[in-house]
Amino acid sequence: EMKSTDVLFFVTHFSGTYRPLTYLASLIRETIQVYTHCQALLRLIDSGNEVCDPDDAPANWDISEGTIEFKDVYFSYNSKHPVLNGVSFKVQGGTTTAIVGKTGGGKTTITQLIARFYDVNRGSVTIDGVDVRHVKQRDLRKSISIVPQKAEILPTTIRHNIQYGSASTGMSATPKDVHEAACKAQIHQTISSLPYGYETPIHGKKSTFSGGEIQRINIARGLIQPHKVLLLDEATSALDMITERKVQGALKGDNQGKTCVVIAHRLSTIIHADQILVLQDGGIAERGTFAELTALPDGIFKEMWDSQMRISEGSGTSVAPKPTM
Ligand SMILES: Nc1ncnc2c1ncn2[C@@H]1O[C@H](COP(=O)(O)OP(=O)(O)OP(=O)(O)O)[C@@H](O)[C@H]1O
Repeated sequence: EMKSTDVLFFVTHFSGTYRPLTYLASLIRETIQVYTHCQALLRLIDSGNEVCDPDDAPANWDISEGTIEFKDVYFSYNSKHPVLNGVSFKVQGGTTTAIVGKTGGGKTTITQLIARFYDVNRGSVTIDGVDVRHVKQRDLRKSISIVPQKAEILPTTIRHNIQYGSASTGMSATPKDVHEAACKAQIHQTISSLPYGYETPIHGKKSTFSGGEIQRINIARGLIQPHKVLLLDEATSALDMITERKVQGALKGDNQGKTCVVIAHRLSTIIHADQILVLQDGGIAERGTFAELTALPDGIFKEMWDSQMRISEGSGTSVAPKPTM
């Protein structure tokens, strides 16, 4: 039987330990964040990246319209294997361009050249008429949001994983920003149903989150700041078709005024793109809208589309919403 003095003793000591314990928890979280940033920094240093800022780069350059242009671009990671052989195209600011083609054809490489993770061997990549080699990498990347094919998950909470997307802008996103981005990425409901909600930790490879959930957290990270240019590299490939359409719808609503470059294998997701580029043998073999490309007899895109339709009919799933063009 407990006496009142025992209760008083318990309450006093419990409140004395509670505060330090919560402090310890936040300290552990911060330490994990520092560790993650250090790992990323070390990876960057190890990569031996030779991309350098020019001495005469303008101060605080910013993307205005977001018009991207590739002019006769040649690129290879090593001299033995050319990836792009004279690629030229223009993405008007505020429009969406989709890039399709065989695996290993150079689609991701194009997005990496836009963000200048590598320099072209010949030709140029410009944004708003300015060569990306002539501006500071920090200025370039603060206006570009990349949602990569392989979702990078940090071993910290869901909130920090989404918030991290604002790091390049130098401004920390608010809880409201995190919430809004998660809603657009169709992951808010799933997060809210978890006992610890946004504070749920994600444990890297041992994560219990599905590939589709991780991908949506990744998309939320990409959407957290109003970047002018959005590069989506197979960003929704692990989602089921219904969720994918919802995410695409939210992206479309969110994309007003943004320049989007979308890489997609599932062609039903790019029906509404302003322009589709078909990459083959290091060059652009076909370009046009979905309607134009599917109207080309013996076209590469038409063949890709027909074969995806056949597979989906065979499996009894509806592959595409009807194009409204
Ligand atoms: N960092 C790298 N170092 C060397 N070669 C690379 C590197 N990244 C990609 N490659 C090679 O460059 C070529 C183009 O790769 P890229 O990832 O751009 O193709 P992709 O069209 O995006 O392919 P997928 O559809 O499979 O993602 C491939 O042959 C690939 O193996």
